[in-house]
Amino acid sequence: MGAPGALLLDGGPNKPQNLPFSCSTKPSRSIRKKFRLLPSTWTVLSTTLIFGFLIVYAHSRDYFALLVLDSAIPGKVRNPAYLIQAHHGAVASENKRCSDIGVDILKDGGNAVDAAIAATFCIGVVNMFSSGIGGGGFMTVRIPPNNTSSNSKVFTIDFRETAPVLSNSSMYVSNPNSSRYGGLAVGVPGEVRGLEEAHQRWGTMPWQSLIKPSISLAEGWEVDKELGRRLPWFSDLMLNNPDWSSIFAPQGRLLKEGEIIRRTNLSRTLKKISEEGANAFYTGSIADSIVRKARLEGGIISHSDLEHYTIKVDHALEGTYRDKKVYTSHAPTSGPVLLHMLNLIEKYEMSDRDGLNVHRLLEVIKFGFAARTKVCDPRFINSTSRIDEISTKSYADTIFRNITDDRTHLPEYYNPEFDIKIDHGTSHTSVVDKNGMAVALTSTVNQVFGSRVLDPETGIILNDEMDDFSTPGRSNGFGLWPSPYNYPEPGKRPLSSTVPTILEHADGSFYLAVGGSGGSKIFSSVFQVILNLGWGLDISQAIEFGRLHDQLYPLFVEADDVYPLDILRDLVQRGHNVTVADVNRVAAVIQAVLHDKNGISAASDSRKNGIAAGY
Ligand SMILES: N[C@@H](CCC(=O)N[C@@H](CS)C(=O)NCC(=O)O)C(=O)O
Repeated sequence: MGAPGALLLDGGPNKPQNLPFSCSTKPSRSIRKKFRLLPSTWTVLSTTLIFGFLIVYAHSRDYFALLVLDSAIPGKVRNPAYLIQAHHGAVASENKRCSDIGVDILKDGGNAVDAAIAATFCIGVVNMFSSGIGGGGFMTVRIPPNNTSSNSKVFTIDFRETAPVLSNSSMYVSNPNSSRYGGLAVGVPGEVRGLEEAHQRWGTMPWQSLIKPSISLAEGWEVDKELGRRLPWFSDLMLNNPDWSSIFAPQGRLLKEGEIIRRTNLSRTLKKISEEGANAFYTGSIADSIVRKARLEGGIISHSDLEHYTIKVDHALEGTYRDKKVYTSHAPTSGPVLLHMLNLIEKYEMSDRDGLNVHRLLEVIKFGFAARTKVCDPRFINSTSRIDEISTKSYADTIFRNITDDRTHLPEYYNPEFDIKIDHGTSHTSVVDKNGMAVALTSTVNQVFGSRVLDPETGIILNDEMDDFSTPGRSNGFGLWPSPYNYPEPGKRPLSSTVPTILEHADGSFYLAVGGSGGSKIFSSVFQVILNLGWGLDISQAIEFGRLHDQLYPLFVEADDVYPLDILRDLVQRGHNVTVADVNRVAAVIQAVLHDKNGISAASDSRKNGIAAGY
């Protein structure tokens, strides 16, 4: 084995730096508390640290310390997780109300696309910190075969926000925060056009009926657990900015779980969109209001940007993983990277979750992050061959030779193309209907509560997707280092970590629709959920299991504090610096529906208090 790394249970010096408040990984309070109660453990630790450091330093210049920790991670109180089993169809969204709305649509005779659209509008109302009509996203849609002798067809819709025409590559250099907060952070929203396109192509229920439940909800509903948990994190914004306080603190204090919240202006906006279609968003009074507000807050978005916004429909990016067919989203998402990681990991048998196999999993994730630095909006490069090769088996063959079983390496080893950058409010919904039509749909306003600009007239929260572009010389809100291919240009779409993905069984029948939120942790988490299924977990267990993440920079593996400690120790022996963090911090959140010999099952991640639904 190589030189050992470090295992830190409270974040310590490896604690994630430079990540935004909204998505930073905070050490678990319960773990720190335990340390305070155990001074003798500290003494042992510090002695071990000092001796370990001296011994290890003598043997290696790559890594700093071996910190062996023999105390067990304290028992963790988790949010309840639910495995939903269904006969006909299921919807896994990050809020029970929206999963239920989706299932009601299925019961009323709507298909998976109808249900996904209705659930997505709903998420935009109740989980407005994650996504909404002021943002954008990507979806993957499986159209089942008409008969047993034909194959399914799987499509993607790219409704990602685009850079306004007045954008340029150095627009954030002098004021880096302006890519995250305020009007300049706002990309041209794509959600309404994307949902309308999906509806026009494949929907069966009237457009109005899909939005109606959200119109009513926006008139007043009870604050859910997750919104109640998050509001205090933004108390400054919610209490001191009238655009926000009128909704979230109408009596001069923050609303609490169970209290009634109203978004009456948004309800009116949704009603107009339901009556007039997407054009009502991109032209006319709603567009006027968006442009006015974004500009008032320092933005550059114009009427013409909104009017000329277009979505992109394509056949899904295809691959295979063991005996499964995989369909995922194209660049600028991280779909090609997910396929690359699956191509690499299938080269190992991976029969058990042991130290060696989990080390391999992490090495594959690190090569995945290196590949991600090569991805950008393909329409803005002369040749797409650099991106096209990432998802191929032959590219995996080349990279595979470099994976070492005895140790991990420093970032340069993985050959990333950083200029120097690294990459959070997103929501994912997965749906399957009685015919095997399936949708994986990830929509986002980027950081939690987007750009923190709320247009009071329309009730729309505007995204800060422009922060998914790179800015020369600095990392982004997710700590992702800059890629030279990902600078803003007029009409360009920023690189995304989202991977709305559908898998089929070897016989071509539907197996899994999966995706998630969590910035740079999205594709590494979807990857681990797929592997967990291979390790025999059901879909809820596969989502709930602790996760690992290593994005090359910062230099450590971030592990959920429920991850088996013996495996973390083994990783340390292979040179990984492991930092353990609260499983319920704002990180990746996965939603999935699955069909196997036991029928349909669905699960929403307990990390965001989600609950799926089925019938
Ligand atoms: N815009 C990003 C994704 C943004 C994202 O995932 N945001 C985080 C906000 S920090 C998120 O939703 N995290 C999970 C959560 O809020 O629960 C992308 O396209 O890659």
